[in-house]
Amino acid sequence: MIAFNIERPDQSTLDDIQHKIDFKTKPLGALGDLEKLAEKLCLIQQTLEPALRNPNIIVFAADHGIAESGVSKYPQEVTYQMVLNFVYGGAAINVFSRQHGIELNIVDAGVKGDFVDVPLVINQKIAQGTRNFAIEPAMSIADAELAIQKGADLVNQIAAKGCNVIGFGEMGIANTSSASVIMHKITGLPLLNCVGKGTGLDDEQLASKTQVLQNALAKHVANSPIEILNTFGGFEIAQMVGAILQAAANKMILLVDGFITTSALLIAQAIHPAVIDYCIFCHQGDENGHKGMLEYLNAKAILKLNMRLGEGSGVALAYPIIQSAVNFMNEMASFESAGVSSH
Ligand SMILES: Cc1cc2ncn([C@H]3O[C@H](COP(=O)(O)O)[C@@H](O)[C@H]3O)c2cc1C
Ligand SMILES: O=C(O)c1cccnc1
Repeated sequence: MIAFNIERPDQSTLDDIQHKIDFKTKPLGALGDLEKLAEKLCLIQQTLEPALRNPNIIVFAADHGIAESGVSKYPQEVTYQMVLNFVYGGAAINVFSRQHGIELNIVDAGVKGDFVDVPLVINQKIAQGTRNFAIEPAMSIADAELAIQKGADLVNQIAAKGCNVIGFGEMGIANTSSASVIMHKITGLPLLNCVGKGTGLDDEQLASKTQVLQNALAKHVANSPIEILNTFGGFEIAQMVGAILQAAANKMILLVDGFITTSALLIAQAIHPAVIDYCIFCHQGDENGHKGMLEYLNAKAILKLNMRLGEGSGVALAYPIIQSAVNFMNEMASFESAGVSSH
């Protein structure tokens, strides 16, 4: 397993940050959660003048053997088709990232089928989808570690181009099943609190999905974060774990999306708890379980739009609000410089 050197941001600048926020020309605390956000951005960057440079989103895509067990409303081929949609610019995440000037990177982390002559797909394929974890571990530990390495390497390549704020999203039919089991294993919450309708199962299908996952859990012994990942994870989730760890090691601002991305973060923080100090939680989604994940992490999301999409959509939509937190820190007048008396 590659080693990541992740340090908690130095907290000694907190008083200066708070002072700058409090002396802005507004009633004390009047910018509410935006003030908390600005404080976190300043701590991550160890500055009173934060800046967002070359924002990027990586969408990691992969297929899942557990799809054979009928846990998704949609067929597995949709993963491949959606990757083509991403590179041709037609998906929801394309629309929202274009709107906010965010660069998109589409990664084949383990999609079933090859992208021949589609140069915009970044080829980081580990295998043609995972194995069905209802029967056997989804991947080997070696493949989980390789995936972590590939996710981390890509973040370093993007950082080398001047990016200091990076978000993660995913595409992979049946991946809410992996995310649910990961959540159950890491948080210890009952499986029923962790399983949801994903792309839109009805109640009967949800009961069947829950049974499949219950049986799969009974089949495997997996306790450490890496064992939970290799037994129940997906290649996109494993690459996100590496990407998250590397982004935190690089002291980048890390933008967290929905239920599946947060499951990767659950693994990453179980390995290195300090990653949380670099995370901005962008959206609380509608998938049963996401709220519980955020509560477990003591996190409050910027937006709650009842979406259940993934792809990094919550990241792209929250981005302008994060930019506003940066801009008020840098551009708003202060009582000190304006010569106006304060509170
Ligand atoms: C057309 C389409 C586009 C999507 N974009 C994201 N997802 C989302 O739905 C999938 C997870 O739900 P489940 O576990 O129920 O399969 C993932 O691919 C996720 O990114 C999509 C799903 C579909 C069908
Ligand atoms: O929150 C998510 O990421 C999500 C929820 C349902 C389906 N796909 C993704």
